[in-house]
This record gives sequence, structure tokens and C-alpha cells, in this order.
Amino acid sequence: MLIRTHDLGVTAGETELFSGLELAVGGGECLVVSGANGAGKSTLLRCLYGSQAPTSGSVSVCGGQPDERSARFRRRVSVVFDDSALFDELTPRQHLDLLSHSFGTEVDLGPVPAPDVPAAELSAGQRRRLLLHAAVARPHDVLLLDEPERALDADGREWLEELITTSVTRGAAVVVASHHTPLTDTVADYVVAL
Ligand SMILES: Nc1ncnc2c1ncn2[C@@H]1O[C@H](COP(=O)(O)OP(=O)(O)OP(=O)(O)O)[C@@H](O)[C@H]1O
Repeated sequence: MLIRTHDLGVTAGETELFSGLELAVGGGECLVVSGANGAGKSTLLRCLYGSQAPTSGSVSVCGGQPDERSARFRRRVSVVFDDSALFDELTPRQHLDLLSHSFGTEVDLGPVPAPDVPAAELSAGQRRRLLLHAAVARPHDVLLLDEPERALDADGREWLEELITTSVTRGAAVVVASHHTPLTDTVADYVVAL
């Protein structure tokens, strides 16, 4: 299993978001996390990435405790959490060149729109397409996506389904937090409702 949790729980303030969560996601599998606004979907993803400590229980990702500060961990785990992970002054082409350079492998432009426009000038959907393409095109064992359908148009949502399927087919363990039922129906091997 690439992702495993045992008795995982998070309490925010006075509110218990989830408790006793037992998850196991292997390579080539996709787990969708569903739930209402505020249910704790993003919180769970942050626990899997090591950017938030759980209140109780344990998490193992790629055989160890997740740690977003570890370069070794980040090389194996690809994430799209929000749109802040872009450099405003760099274009999509430059972002992907940077990625190619840091992974020592060719990350092509693919269908990324507006390849020569600085990220600061891209629309929300264009930014999201760049982030999603980059996350799946680079080598990864685990893929964590937080509401990836956000800001995408109908074509973009269809393309997103293909991206997730590609990652799963290549053997990654994928966890997607989503409200979007058609996406869940298409990509989920398992669903956990918070
Ligand atoms: N940094 C924080 N400090 C304190 N409480 C937080 C923090 N981040 C989130 N919360 C609280 O934790 C709860 C769960 O938030 P979370 O973002 O995980 O929910 P979500 O299911 O992803 O919601 P949405 O569908 O709206 O994105 C919310 O009640 C929220 O107010």
C-alpha cells in the first residue's frame, strides 16, 4: 500500500472532523473523498501530505511518515491543493522547463493553454490546467488532488478524468477530494464520505 492510515482523527477547535479513519490505497487505485463544505476533505489531504499533524492516529505514505519539507518525499508525491503554487512572473512553458530540469526528465507542454503568458495573467481555469498537467506529467508514486475540477469548463473536466486515469494506469495511488459526482463516478475505485 502506498497510502495507509490507522485510527486517523482530526479535531478543529471543538469540532471533530473525522475519527477512526482506516484508509489503504495501493498503486493503480483511486480514492475519492467526498463530503459537504467544511467536512474536512482538505484537512485529510493535508494530513496525507504532512502539512498538518492529525489529532490522533497515524499516516504512512510511500512507506513512511509524510513530510512536505522533505525533498525526497516531495519527489514521490505530486499535489494540486490550490493555485498559489505558481510563480507569477513565469509562463507555463517556463514552469514546465523548470520541472523538466528538476526531475531530469522531459515534461512536455501537452495541451496547456497560453504557454507564453506569465502566470499572473492567466485565467483561473488556465492556471488550474497548468497545475494539473504539471502534477501528472512529472514522475510520481502518489497524487493528491484537492477539488481539481474547480474553475474547469466542461472540456476541462473531461480532460481531468483522463489525467487521473492516466496517473492510475501508470501505477500511482491517487486521492481526490471532490464534490463533483460525475468525476467520482468515473475515476473512483473507493469513496470515503466525511
Ligand atoms: N487553518 C485552520 N485553522 C482552524 N480551522 C480550520 C483551518 N482550516 C480549516 N479549518 C476548519 O476545519 C474544517 C474543515 O475544513 P476543510 O477545509 O478541511 O473542509 P473541506 O471539506 O475541504 O471544505 P470545502 O468543501 O469547503 O473545501 C472547517 O470547519 C474549517 O473551518
